[in-house]
This record gives sequence, C-alpha cells and structure tokens, in this order.
Amino acid sequence: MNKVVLVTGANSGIGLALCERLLSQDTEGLQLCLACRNMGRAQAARSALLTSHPTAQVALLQMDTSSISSVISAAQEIKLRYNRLDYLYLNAGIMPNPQFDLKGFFKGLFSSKIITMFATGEGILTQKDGVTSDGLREIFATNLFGHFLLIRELEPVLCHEGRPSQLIWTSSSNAHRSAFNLEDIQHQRGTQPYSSSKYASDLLSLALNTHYNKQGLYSSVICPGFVMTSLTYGILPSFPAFLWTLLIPLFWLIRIFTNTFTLTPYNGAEALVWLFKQKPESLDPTVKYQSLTSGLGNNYTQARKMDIDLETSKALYEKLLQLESEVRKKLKRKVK
Ligand SMILES: NC(=O)C1=CN([C@@H]2O[C@H](COP(=O)(O)OP(=O)(O)OC[C@H]3O[C@@H](n4cnc5c(N)ncnc54)[C@H](OP(=O)(O)O)[C@@H]3O)[C@@H](O)[C@H]2O)C=CC1
Ligand SMILES: CC(C)=CCC[C@@H](C)[C@H]1CC[C@H]2C3=C(CC[C@]12C)[C@@]1(C)CCC(=O)C[C@@H]1CC3
Repeated sequence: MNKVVLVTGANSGIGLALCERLLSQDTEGLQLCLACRNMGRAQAARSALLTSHPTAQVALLQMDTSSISSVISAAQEIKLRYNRLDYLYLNAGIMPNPQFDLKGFFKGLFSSKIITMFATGEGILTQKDGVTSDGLREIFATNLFGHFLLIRELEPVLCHEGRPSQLIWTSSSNAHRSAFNLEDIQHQRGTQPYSSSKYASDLLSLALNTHYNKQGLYSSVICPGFVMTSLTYGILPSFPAFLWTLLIPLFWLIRIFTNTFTLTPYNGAEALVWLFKQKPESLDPTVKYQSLTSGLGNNYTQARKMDIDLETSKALYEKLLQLESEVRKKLKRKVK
C-alpha cells in the first residue's frame, strides 16, 4: 500500500529538500501532498520534483497555517482525498524581522559560550511579531497553533490502531525554556517569540504522545541545524543572498567545531528522512533528533535529551485546547 505523506511549508528550503529526498528513496511507493500557503511557489516546487521524478505522485493543497479558517478547510479537503495519513511533517515556520545583535555576537565570540552561540543562535537574535486576522500572535499561530489545530482536525485519518502514523515537527536548537512562559503561551510580552514557539512545539510533541500513542499516533521533534534558507537570509537583511554565499567558506570552517552547521536544506533534512525510516514505537518522546554534518561533510542523526517535563507539557496542552475552543466559537459567530 502506498504511504501518504503530507508536508507543510513544502515549497522551499528544508520542506522541499525533504520531499526531494523521500522521492529519491521511494518514488513509486509514496503519495506526497505539499501543503503550502503560496500556490505559485507550490506549483514551481511540484514541477521541480516531477522533473527529477516523472512518475511520482505529488499533489498540492492550499493551506495557511496562520489562519484558522484556512487550516480547517484544508483539513476537510485532506479527509476527502485520503483515507489515512501515514506521515504528517509539521514544518512550516517563520522567523520574521529577526534582529541580529552585533554587540551580543562579539561578546559571545570572546566568551566560553561561543560554541553554544553558534549552535543555537542564543543571545544574538531577537524577533518582532505581528498579529493575525484571527487576533493571534503570528509566530505562535504559524509555527505552533495552526499545526495543533490541523492535528486535531485530522484525528480520523491519523489515528488507526495496528498501523501507526507519525507526526514530525521541525523544531530548532533555538528552542529554550527561558523564552517560554505558560502564562503567556503566545509570547505577547517578550522579544523571543520564535524561540518560545519552538520550545512550545517540543512540549506539545510530548503531550501528543501522552494523548495519542494508545490510538496509534506518535510524535517526534527534529532540529535541522543552521541551514541557509529564506528564513535565515532575513537575519542580515541588508545583506543580499549572494553575499551570504561568500560566507560559506567561513561557515565550513566553523562546522569543524560545531557539527550543527548543516548549511544546505539537503543536510538539514537528514533527521526528517531518518525518522521516516524508524518504527515510531521505538522512538524516545523526550529527545530531539538532530541533523548533524561532520567537518568532512558526512550527514548523520543524533538524539539529544530535551529540557522539557511532563507536567508543563500537559498544562500547555490544556491551554491549547482552551484556545482552540475559543477560536472555534469566534469562527462560528463570524459565519452566522
Ligand atoms: N533554516 C534554519 O536554520 C532553521 C529552520 N528551522 C525550521 O525549519 C522550518 C523550515 O524553514 P526553512 O526551510 O529554513 O525556511 P523557508 O523559509 O525556506 O521555509 C519555510 C516554509 O514555511 C512556509 N510557511 C511560512 N509561513 C506559512 C504559513 N503561514 N502557512 C503555510 N506555510 C507557511 C513557507 O511558505 P511560503 O512560501 O508561503 O512563505 C516555506 O515553505 C521552519 O519551521 C523553521 O523554523 C529550524 C531550525 C533552523
Ligand atoms: C561569521 C558570521 C557573520 C557569523 C554569523 C552567524 C549567524 C548569523 C548564525 C550563527 C548561528 C546561526 C543560527 C541561526 C541563525 C543564524 C545564526 C545566528 C538560527 C537561530 C536560525 C533559526 C533556528 O531555528 C536556529 C538557528 C540556530 C543557529
């Protein structure tokens, strides 16, 4: 039976590289669905995939993870098209208006935290957030809540005893506990909404395992490392993309000291591809699977314990359920 794989944010970067790598492994046995916000870029991605894999089954679906109504109608469409989903890659993400703290960068360069700084970007980045038309914080809605709602909507095609399905989150090394506050899950107060949303996805993944494992649904998180994509090009906005390329030799050098500099979307997708081949029952819900690239350019996946606890994950889950019920009520009122 063909495996059905849905990838959010599949039209560029790590999501697109994942699709390419999955098709290279098994062109005939997959039904790929690219769930994208921008359909122009989605068409281009589909054409590129079909050029290298002409017999592949690649479908497109319009979905904006930051919009409640878009997620709900996309989920309806998925349920019409497929009886079941084997893999749901929750990959779409944004880090808008990142501010690079040059002072923090130089301070970090000459401190014992230099390796951590290059591995996580901690201490040198802050982000500016916006508000969606549903009244939610944009980064929270795009990276976390839209995906949460999608999972909830897709329960009937994801939960099948006997044949497990997998949820796979693209998290980040930039996810850290200090950026997250249970009393402010959308990160309305603070300067690290991206880090908060990624830490929340780590917590949520644990909670999803607690809730759904009995129903044959498993959740894991990965970190792709530092990858040069449109998301990271925004960090030095006055820097055109081609100038970033000039930094590549320097980045290769840094990679000798920190194998988290995966740099290309192909390398960054390593852990996503690795998880595709694992039995979900054998995975550890408390670790993050990291894509790593050695100084010699070899890719591998390593599990690292996450700084999360069950109690906080359950509390976040309850808060998300509560928010879900609020936004559904609001949506009903709007429709009336
Ligand atoms: N690059 C890096 O170093 C790292 C990236 N990550 C994570 O990897 C994931 C992929 O990012 P990356 O490939 O780097 O960056 P890209 O910007 O190349 O990819 C992001 C993807 O998400 C999509 N997307 C953004 N907003 C929405 C939305 N509201 N609804 C639907 N799709 C949306 C984009 O689509 P569109 O064309 O419509 O904008 C795009 O396809 C993200 O979750 C990111 O946080 C994690 C750690 C490091
Ligand atoms: C020589 C020079 C100009 C170095 C600057 C490098 C930084 C721009 C990168 C070092 C670590 C990177 C990093 C990210 C962005 C770019 C860096 C700060 C992320 C925060 C991008 C988004 C993530 O999810 C995690 C990444 C961690 C590492």
